[in-house]
Amino acid sequence: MKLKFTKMQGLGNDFVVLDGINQAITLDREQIRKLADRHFGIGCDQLLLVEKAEGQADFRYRIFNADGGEVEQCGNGARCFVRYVHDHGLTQKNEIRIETLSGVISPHLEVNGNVTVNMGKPIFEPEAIPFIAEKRALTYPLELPGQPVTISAVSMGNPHAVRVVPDVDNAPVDTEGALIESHPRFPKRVNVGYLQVLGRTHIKLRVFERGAGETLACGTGACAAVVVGIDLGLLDHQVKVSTRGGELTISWQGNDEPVWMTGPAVTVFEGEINL
Ligand SMILES: N[C@@H](CCC[C@H](N)C(=O)O)C(=O)O
Repeated sequence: MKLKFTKMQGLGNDFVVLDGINQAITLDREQIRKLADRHFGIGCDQLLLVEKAEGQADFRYRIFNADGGEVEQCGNGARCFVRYVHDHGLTQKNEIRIETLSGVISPHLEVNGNVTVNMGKPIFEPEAIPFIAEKRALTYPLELPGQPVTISAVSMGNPHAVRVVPDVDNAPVDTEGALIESHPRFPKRVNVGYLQVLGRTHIKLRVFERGAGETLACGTGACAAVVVGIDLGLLDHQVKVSTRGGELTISWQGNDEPVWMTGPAVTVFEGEINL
């Protein structure tokens, strides 16, 4: 099978984007892993599939982690998605509605090339983060080999555990992040964010992503971290998030309001690959 693809990135969180409207695509887990492999494939953190919507939305957006698992949401990918469908002539609209496994989100392409996305409201319900019975992102203990840690949990459609740390550059993102990602209390596994508060409107963030390991940035991770920071009374309603790959702006007015994310989306190259 020959596949046309586009390599994109949002703050260094990188994607292989495939047009599933103009080419027939059926990929199994192994094929996705191969495409995502940085040595034997194209290389990416996530593979994004553009499809026709089944409902009223403009498109359907499917997301696969580098390990081949399909997931509910991807924030940096949502910005790349709108850039992709626009640049490839699949729509003329600057604002589109896209179906994801966790509902409809609406990205908006700005005149300066940045993209703003209404990411929907954060979810604190126990169904989203199964072991948490309360509706707030308060702090919970989690048993890990060696020592318990405290986490706050929130879903942005996909599950996130957030740790507030004093020095994110020296946080054990790879080691502890991997243990929390596959902790038995998260049966669907979890993305793990390490948040350092630099001020009421500025945080530094690193994320160990479920199914991909540490990435240079995670859009839903940034939303989750800011929601947790606001909920814990540490942050104002609009926050600059510095990641290893660059900066995002996240805002949330609280309660049932949606979370807004603004940041860049960039095409790196296009190509064709034999699978
Ligand atoms: N990089 C993404 C999140 C991708 C999915 C995540 N790894 C998961 O498993 O939920 C983002 O920018 O949000």
